[in-house]
Amino acid sequence: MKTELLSDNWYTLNKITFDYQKEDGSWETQVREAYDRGNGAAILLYNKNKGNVVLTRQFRMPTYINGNEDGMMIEVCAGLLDGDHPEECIKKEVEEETGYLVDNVKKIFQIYMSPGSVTEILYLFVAKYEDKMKVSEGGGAEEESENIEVLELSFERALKMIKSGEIKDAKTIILLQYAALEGLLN
Ligand SMILES: Nc1nc2c(ncn2[C@@H]2O[C@H](COP(=O)(O)OP(=O)(O)O[C@H]3O[C@H](CO)[C@@H](O)[C@H](O)[C@@H]3O)[C@@H](O)[C@H]2O)c(=O)[nH]1
Ligand SMILES: [Mg+2]
Repeated sequence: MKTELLSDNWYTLNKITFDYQKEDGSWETQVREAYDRGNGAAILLYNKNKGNVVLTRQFRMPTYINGNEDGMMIEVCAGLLDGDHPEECIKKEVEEETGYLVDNVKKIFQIYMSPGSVTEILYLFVAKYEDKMKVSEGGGAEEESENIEVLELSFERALKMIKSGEIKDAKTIILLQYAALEGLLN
């Protein structure tokens, strides 16, 4: 296996040349590019009594250059691990992006979001939130100019927004559907 670095500007893009053994036992040489931006964590914050969930809204350039008219995406709170343990990372990220200080986060599963091109493992969590856990405005890291808007909306409305296409982010859809399947807000 040979790995060649194609780009390491913000994250890393590698070109990997390797031998792959086919079903019939014969070998062929394949070349694949893999974008490594580290691993990440994402979380659905929900409040059963209020029937609400907390989501975020932010500009995502890669979507803007591929059909998302204003580039805005409604997503669950999420961030890159930057070397942290997934659970530590997501708690920090929740405070930074949404302003809530959550304690008990529950890991539900870990997934590859785009296995043909991106190396990233995404750790998925859910957690209960209450109004009294709100300690700051949120909005994301100032120095990273994240400009994140915090949205608190009904779970019912969020599920409708998947059908209408207003929510089109995979991790967000997976977490909302998980909550529906498990009856987290029932
Ligand atoms: N300057 C610069 N900044 C970048 C670049 N790429 C990303 N950033 C910035 O780096 C910050 C990363 O913020 P996090 O909150 O840690 O990560 P995230 O982008 O929200 O990541 C989450 O969403 C991704 C997309 O769905 C997921 O891939 C990831 O796992 C996580 O869930 C963001 O402010 C983002 O704009 C780049 O090429 N250049
Ligand atoms: Mg983020």
